Amino acid sequence: MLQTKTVTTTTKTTTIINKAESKPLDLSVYVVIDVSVLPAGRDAVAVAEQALEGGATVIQLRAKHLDTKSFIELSNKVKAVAAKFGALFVVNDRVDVALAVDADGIHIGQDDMPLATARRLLGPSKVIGVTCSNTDEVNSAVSSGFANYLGTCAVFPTATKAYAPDFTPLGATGLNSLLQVSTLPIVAIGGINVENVEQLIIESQTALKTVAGCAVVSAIVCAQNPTQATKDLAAKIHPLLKHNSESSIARSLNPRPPRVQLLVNQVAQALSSVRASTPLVHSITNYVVMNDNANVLLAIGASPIMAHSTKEASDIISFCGSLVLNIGTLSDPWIDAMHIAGKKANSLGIPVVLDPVGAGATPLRQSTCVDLVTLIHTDIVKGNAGEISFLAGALANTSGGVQSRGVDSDGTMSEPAHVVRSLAAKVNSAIAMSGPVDYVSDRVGKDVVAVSNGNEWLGKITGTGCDTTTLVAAFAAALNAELKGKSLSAATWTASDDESFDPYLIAGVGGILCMCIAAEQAIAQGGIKGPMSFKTALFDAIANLTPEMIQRFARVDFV
Ligand SMILES: Cc1ncc(COP(=O)(O)OP(=O)(O)O)c(N)n1
Ligand SMILES: Cc1ncsc1CCOP(=O)(O)O
Repeated sequence: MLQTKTVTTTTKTTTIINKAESKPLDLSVYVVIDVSVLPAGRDAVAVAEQALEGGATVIQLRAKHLDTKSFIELSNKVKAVAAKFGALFVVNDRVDVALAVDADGIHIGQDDMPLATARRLLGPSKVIGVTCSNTDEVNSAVSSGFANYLGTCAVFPTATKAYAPDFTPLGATGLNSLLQVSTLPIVAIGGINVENVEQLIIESQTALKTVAGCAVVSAIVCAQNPTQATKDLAAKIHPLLKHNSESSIARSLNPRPPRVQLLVNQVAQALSSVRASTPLVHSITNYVVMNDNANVLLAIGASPIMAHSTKEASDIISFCGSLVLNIGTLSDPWIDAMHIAGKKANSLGIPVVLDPVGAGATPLRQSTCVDLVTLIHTDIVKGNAGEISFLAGALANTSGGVQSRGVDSDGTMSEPAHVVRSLAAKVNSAIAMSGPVDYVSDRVGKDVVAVSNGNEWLGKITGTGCDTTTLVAAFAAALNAELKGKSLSAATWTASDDESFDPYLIAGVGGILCMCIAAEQAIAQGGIKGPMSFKTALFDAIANLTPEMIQRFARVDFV
């Protein structure tokens, strides 16, 4: 019997709203009312209102030289008109003023109040924008988890903000570099007007991302007719903001909690390690998926080797980075080879990843996977809910056994986190369980991560579950090698440190995220006519995955 596996996942839609304020975060037409730029006789509140009538989605009040009392008074008035139009009201620089008037948010620069302090003072529901002029500043703002969006230094020459004489505006190319690395929305600013805005948006966009909006001061504040000027600008901006995915905007509204962000950072870093180290993965796997597994390993940046003979299983694993044991198409000699390679891997500290394909289906599969987890040490077990449930149940009779909760007809189980956590502790292996949501436990059952990326198309072609297992093994090999390079070992990880995740938890989450995000990308690129065009697009998407895409698209949570 040929057994193949699928990862069943669902696409989820997210409503893009700022939950605390029930207000959409639309940064597209961002008007900065700078009181020092206002032409004589013009009133800041009136200009704000005119810009809002023209379609401004955000009003920022910038008043560098206003005393605190006047700034607060003016802010209260501008906030009231912005509220009338359902627009966001943001204060420039002054967290005290934002707090005093209960503004929707704040925009700060690198020399203003530190981002972490601003977030602590403003709380989780306020919008925080931070100016970033280079990719280091972008990475720092993104990884802090405290910012909702990013502003830029001037993209074009401007007289509105003073810069040092040697300052060079970012231009579309510089903006593109920021967009490449940012997982947060970016608003461009500086010298933007109705003449140059389209070219800026088009020339700066990446394959995946466009600016979230354009911010202007003089082009609106000094315009003869601010309402018409805003309308004209909005008409140019809106049709071009097509690449901004829902997930990135939703993420910006809901920055990841710091520990989740830390995990995502480490997974993204681990993908870089896979690419840099090209780990060799030895797979004793099933006939159905051999070729695909090998190609998936190449696509992620690893190298495949497949050897089933008992006569070479031990020699081969000796120079590999990890071992996959996949019981999909068993034969007696293959089982022997699995034990030989597994024992040798254990003796050399090489991670072993078990895929108990169809675990409970026949007595042969039942005894094989139970023997494998008991007679050799597996570092990671990756299976679907039925397989993990079988293993948990089979081991329930042994001391400290796990009560399996059973699998529902839709392939889910009622207490997935409990099952992976307890099985992990029982067999001292990380457990990665695929399903509508994937669950991954570390080896002691302390951290359990739910991954909700993916697409139902993964279930429409054969072998994506086994492919995911090989990706997990590539991550395990790269992480283990990296630790060995530091005279450490994945095997000796302890759960005592909150900052350090089990490397095999990272491997499990990494492999699953790569497969699931690649599936989302394959679908998002369009042109899928059926299973085979999906498969082609999926393999291409795996090859094109970047650490930044993991940062941007990962939907993970501790449970
Ligand atoms: C949307 C937006 N982007 C960038 C800035 C610039 O902010 P900052 O670097 O703090 O400089 P000042 O505005 O304080 O001179 C901004 N205000 N808005
Ligand atoms: C506040 C700010 N930050 C970078 S450039 C700038 C001023 C933009 O003003 P303008 O739209 O008049 O060029």
